[in-house]
Amino acid sequence: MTSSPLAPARGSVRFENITKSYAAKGAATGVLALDDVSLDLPPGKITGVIGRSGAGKSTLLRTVNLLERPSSGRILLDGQDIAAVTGNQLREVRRRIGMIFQHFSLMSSKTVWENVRLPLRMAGVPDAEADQRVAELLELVGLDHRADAYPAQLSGGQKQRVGIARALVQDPEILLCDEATSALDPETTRSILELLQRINRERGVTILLITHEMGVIQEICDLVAVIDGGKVVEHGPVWQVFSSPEHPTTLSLLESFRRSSLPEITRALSGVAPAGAPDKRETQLVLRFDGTRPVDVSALVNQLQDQTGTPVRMLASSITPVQGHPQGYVVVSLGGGLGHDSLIERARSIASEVEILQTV
Ligand SMILES: Nc1ncnc2c1ncn2[C@@H]1O[C@H](COP(=O)(O)OP(=O)(O)OP(=O)(O)O)[C@@H](O)[C@H]1O
Repeated sequence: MTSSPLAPARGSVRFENITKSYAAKGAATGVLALDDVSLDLPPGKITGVIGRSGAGKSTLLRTVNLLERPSSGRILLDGQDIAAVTGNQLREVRRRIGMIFQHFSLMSSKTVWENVRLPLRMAGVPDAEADQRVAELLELVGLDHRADAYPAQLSGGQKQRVGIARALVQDPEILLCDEATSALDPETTRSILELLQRINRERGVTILLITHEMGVIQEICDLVAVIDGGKVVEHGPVWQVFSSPEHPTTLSLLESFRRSSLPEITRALSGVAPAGAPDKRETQLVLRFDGTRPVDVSALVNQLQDQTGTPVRMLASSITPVQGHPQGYVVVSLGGGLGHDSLIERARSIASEVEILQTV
């Protein structure tokens, strides 16, 4: 994605030992949706939250603007505990936090312009100032030419752009995104993610997003938190968590996304016909890269040839940079008479991990 100038970071959030239980009809005990969650959202960063259905993602997101009140614990917004604020203080907290939704939540009887302007009218912002801000935001989201349209006349992506303009109209420090791209096709998703990333960079807005799409996390998040049964079970920079997931839930959520298990690679290679007659002594090696070292795929074959003294052919590669950390695998075929152990030993200096795929 294109990079834009960085604005000063704004809006830190700290969850401290947050629990949230909902009353359950007819049951003596409630549903424990959040169980002692502690988590930092650093200012100016994009943090994604993933987890299975019912894990507590929405509840966590909605505690930030107090759409859900925590049962216990503290939520610090730039150091100030907001968990119990009410009245004018609550309005001020909500002004500092914008939110966008999966189904856009636009008012169908109002135009694009009126939808975006609504929060300003409710906040009593003078007309001239409000008009200027709405015009500026519609330009930012690329919808200045559709100001008079009604939501029903817009595509899903355009509706989400209106949602984003409305969420930003009070110049929040924090933006909450609740499955903001789940109702959109892949191309539209990409354009919305680009917009969110631009907003993050150009305005320094801290973003917390929940999604079930791992691609969204990989594309724009700096950090990811994995939530399971109301607890944060894993948390860290996206490239680290994605390359070396530790918790079983993370592994399972990433399983189909990473597509780099041995069976997956074997399947991917089944259509690759070896050039010429297969040599009995050929060995296929999977070289894994975990993001901790640079990878020059084009130089790899030569490097391996030098290292092993055998002819090397590249069969497949899935190296993807995640936040600038290249990760994935490269599959190569090596000839020559070296034994497996010796090949693995020599290839180890090049990759993070080496294993034999199969002998042809
Ligand atoms: N208003 C509510 N009243 C009672 N229980 C609730 C309420 N909202 C959520 N829950 C329960 O709290 C738990 C966490 O729900 P939450 O919506 O936060 O999960 P989620 O991870 O966002 O799920 P999904 O991905 O399906 O949206 C679930 O067991 C859910 O049934």
